[in-house]
Amino acid sequence: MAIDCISPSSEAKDLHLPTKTLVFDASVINDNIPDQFIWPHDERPRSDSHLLVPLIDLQGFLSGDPVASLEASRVVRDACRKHGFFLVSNHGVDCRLISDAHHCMDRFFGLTLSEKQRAQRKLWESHGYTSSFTGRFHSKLPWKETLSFRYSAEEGSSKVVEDYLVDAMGDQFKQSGGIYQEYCDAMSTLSLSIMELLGISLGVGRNCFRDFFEGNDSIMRLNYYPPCQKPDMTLGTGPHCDPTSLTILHQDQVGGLEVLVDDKWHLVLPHVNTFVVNIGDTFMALSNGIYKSCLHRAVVNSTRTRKSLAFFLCPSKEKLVRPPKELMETGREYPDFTWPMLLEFTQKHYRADMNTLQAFSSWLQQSLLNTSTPS
Ligand SMILES: C=C1C[C@]23C[C@@]1(O)CC[C@H]2[C@]1(C)CCC[C@@](C)(C(=O)O)[C@H]1[C@@H]3C(=O)O
Ligand SMILES: O=C(O)CCC(=O)C(=O)O
Ligand SMILES: [Fe+2]
Repeated sequence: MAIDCISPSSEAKDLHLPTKTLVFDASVINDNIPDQFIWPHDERPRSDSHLLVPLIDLQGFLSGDPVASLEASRVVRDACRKHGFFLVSNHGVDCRLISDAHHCMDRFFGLTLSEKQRAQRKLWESHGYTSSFTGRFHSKLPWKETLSFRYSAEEGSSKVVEDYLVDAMGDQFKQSGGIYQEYCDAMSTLSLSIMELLGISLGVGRNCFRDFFEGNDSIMRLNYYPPCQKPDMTLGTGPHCDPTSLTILHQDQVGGLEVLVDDKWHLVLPHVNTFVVNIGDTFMALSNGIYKSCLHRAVVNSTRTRKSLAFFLCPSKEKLVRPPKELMETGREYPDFTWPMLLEFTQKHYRADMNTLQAFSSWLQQSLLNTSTPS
């Protein structure tokens, strides 16, 4: 398929103007923050209040209690129809594993730049280390460093995470690799349970989406936000909807995640041993637009480093993203696609924002028209 036919938005143009010389070292550039990190006035942080994100205690659902399951699915349904964000507690993930995963982040991001660059992300790839995307975007740079890697729930892929970290960073990262492998396995298991809940809540049965994501090919991302001397002019992660299917985020106690609801930015307060779950664009398409993928961002602060661990659930490569027929009785919101098509769109043509799914759908439909019209 031709992918160079997108009519470029300002963000898409931005993708092709990298700043090669800028090096992100917060301890050095904090004294004189380069313009590329300063966000336009109307996009700067100014949070209005805290969002009362519904908290779902998963214990009853996970142990098969029908009354608790029905109640949980009602709360999920209301949250996902409105903004797509909810919190989960008693999720079955060992709190020791969560704190180990945070400690391993300190270990990785505490290395020197050249050591971290052993895992350097290549320009069009979605895994590896990057410091504020200085080689990918030329403006509105995020004040963060990230390390992303692929996770696969396919049989025979039980060590992809561990192998990736050891290959990139050497044997001293074997222990961290094992911890992130275990963490991703736990996230995959939790996301399949949440998929059951989403299926029940949409009236398509508990196995519909669970089966769809069984062999998921997902992305794990470690977000590291150093303190910033101008937190009111910069952003850790700019406003976007996740293009992926479901995000399970663990933020540390510093806080900084914000969600746009009713045209206002709301801080999502951190809770110990609780995950923030949100619907991404791919699930919004799978639910035929019934469940919302909502705009969010991460702000930074002037005193404390902030960390978050994001597991982005994605379908395996060959799966066609098409809603179950029960959800299409009154028509279709989005065309069929596969996850690699949307991923490529966000890596090569479009910087993920609040319009990614709409821009992608129009681009896909246009490409289909172009290929079906004889020249
Ligand atoms: C598929 C993806 C693209 C981004 C990472 C992710 O795995 C899910 C969310 C996307 C992102 C976080 C949205 C904000 C802009 C972005 C560039 C970032 O700040 O990290 C996005 C990621 C990306 O690498 O394109
Ligand atoms: O760090 C956070 O709280 C949010 C990060 C995020 O939205 C993302 O990585 O997609
Ligand atoms: Fe996100």
